[in-house]
Amino acid sequence: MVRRFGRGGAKPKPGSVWGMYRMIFFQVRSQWKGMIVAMISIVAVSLLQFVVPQFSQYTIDKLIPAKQYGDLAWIAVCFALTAVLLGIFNYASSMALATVGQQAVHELRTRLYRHLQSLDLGFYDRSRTGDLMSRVTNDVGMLQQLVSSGMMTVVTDLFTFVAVVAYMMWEDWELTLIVLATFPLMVTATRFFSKRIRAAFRRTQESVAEVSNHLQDTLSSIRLMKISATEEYESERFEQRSAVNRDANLAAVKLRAVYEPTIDMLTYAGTAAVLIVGALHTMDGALTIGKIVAFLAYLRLLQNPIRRISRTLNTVQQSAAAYDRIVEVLDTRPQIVEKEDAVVLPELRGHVEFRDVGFAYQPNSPVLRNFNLELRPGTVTAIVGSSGAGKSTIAHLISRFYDPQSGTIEIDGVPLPDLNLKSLRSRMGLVSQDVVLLNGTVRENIVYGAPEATEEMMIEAARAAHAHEFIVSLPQGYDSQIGERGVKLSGGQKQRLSIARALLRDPGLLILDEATSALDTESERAIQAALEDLLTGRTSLVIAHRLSTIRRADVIHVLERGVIVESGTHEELLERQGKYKHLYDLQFPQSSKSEPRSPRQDRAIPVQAR
Ligand SMILES: Nc1ncnc2c1ncn2[C@@H]1O[C@H](COP(=O)(O)OP(=O)(O)OP(=O)(O)O)[C@@H](O)[C@H]1O
Repeated sequence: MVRRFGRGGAKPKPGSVWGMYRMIFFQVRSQWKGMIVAMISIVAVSLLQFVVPQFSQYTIDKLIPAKQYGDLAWIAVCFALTAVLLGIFNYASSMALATVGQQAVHELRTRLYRHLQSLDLGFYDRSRTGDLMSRVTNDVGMLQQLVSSGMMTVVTDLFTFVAVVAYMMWEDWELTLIVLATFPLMVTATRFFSKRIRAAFRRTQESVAEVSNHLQDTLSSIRLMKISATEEYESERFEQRSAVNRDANLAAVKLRAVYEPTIDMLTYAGTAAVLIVGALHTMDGALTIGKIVAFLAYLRLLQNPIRRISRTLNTVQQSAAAYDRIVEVLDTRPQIVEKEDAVVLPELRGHVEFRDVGFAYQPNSPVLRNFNLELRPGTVTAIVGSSGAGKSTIAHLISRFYDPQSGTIEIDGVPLPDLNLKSLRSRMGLVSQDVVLLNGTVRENIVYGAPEATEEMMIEAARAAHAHEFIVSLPQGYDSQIGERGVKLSGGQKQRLSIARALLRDPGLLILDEATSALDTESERAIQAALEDLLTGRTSLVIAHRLSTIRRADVIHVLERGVIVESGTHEELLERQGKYKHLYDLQFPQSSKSEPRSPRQDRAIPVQAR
């Protein structure tokens, strides 16, 4: 079973900062050359930083007492050389780490998107689009910020820290131990705060997702907001979500504001200890003045990483929270999985059989029970029934958007779970009432999913869908932009584009799901004619379609609460005086004695009981 995801789901397994680093570096193991450059540069930077206090020590202890004026010029040259080398190696390590890190983020984002594409509709039913978008954009962006700043400093600082401690131990282990005594306190404070800071940042990221969910829901249905006069209500709801985000951020900042001064206090305590104990050792003659000056410089080298780590810690913690949310998606396994040896259909005849199928979206709310249905190749099967009877569910199951809990569904004699999904879906056509057009040109929309189609094939499909005429009258013809930023098409025009898209794929099995309800008069005839072309000689399932198409269906099934209660041709069902006749009389009271004739009548009242 797939783990529950999103709000109300199981708590995510806590990730870790190391887990995050591991994932980033695992992601970039192929870029080992860049990693080697980065490592060499980091080692070089640390060694050079070492050398600088040695110059001070040498000058104070050797040159000043001996008054060696001439050697001061050499010290200046050494300083300048060290500064230039430091610049070069710092540049090399920054660039190498950033390149490797950015590549890791790029690969992670792509992997996340690919994974999202592989997840089934059940997952999307449980998730919110805004939340998923925020994971792919904000959370991945957070990791990007880490690799472009924090990650580099943390790696360099850790290395410097280890190297400096080793040197100081060698020089004066007693003094070093005093300095190190403050570090367990720093580590304890860091551990104490980091857990809380991370939880706080997770809350801020969740609240960002809530804000983006709200934006997505409301901006994409702005017409509904306006017609319902709920602008003020929605603005208030937005304000509440934004306030939750503000408070979550403030809580995180408050923790950080306590943490940073705590670390500062501990570093001052370390400096004071070195100064006092160092002064005592110098007064006793155990240390030279030059050494104590060098020691204080090394201490700064030691404390700087600790302070910087504490500062970058918030980026690290924020990224770790983002990493948790990313891992949560990556750990979700798709329910609809393809077998290794799945059968690839050379072509689809479209023989569909449901045998004793039981299906529920939610436990204990069955939609289909012991459901049996056969679609014979080359025939048109219609399904009518009241709203919520389960008609669209049948289409979902044939497309294997969901798997039934019991019974089997076979296509051309092969059980659905044994079929290669791509070979099934690429040979199926689905035209539904909610036409989905993508941002792009008319051409791109028609050939979507059939990239090998030629220009001639595309125009032929558009002609057959009775769409060619209106397309060529658009400002840029087939190159006109449609979608959010393009020309606005009428409902009927969109419908004909989707029929052209289906025709171009020449599907072996076609599902029309309420494909022509609610159309404008102008497109009525064109659509009807296009559909007839589409249905001819093809295995088709027509759901709650308008009467004229239904009348020609080879068999009509009446579905009631997931069970077929009547089957037959239009005439047979009318004669039977049963449920179909009842629906028919309800919707065509004026035609109860005679058949409807005019297309206008057909258009005005669809067969489906609303
Ligand atoms: N993704 C889903 N998650 C949970 N329940 C669902 C989902 N989709 C549909 N249902 C429920 O399953 C039942 C059947 O829905 P279905 O969409 O198949 O009905 P329908 O006959 O096509 O209805 P309509 O004609 O109104 O589209 C309904 O009770 C509906 O609430």
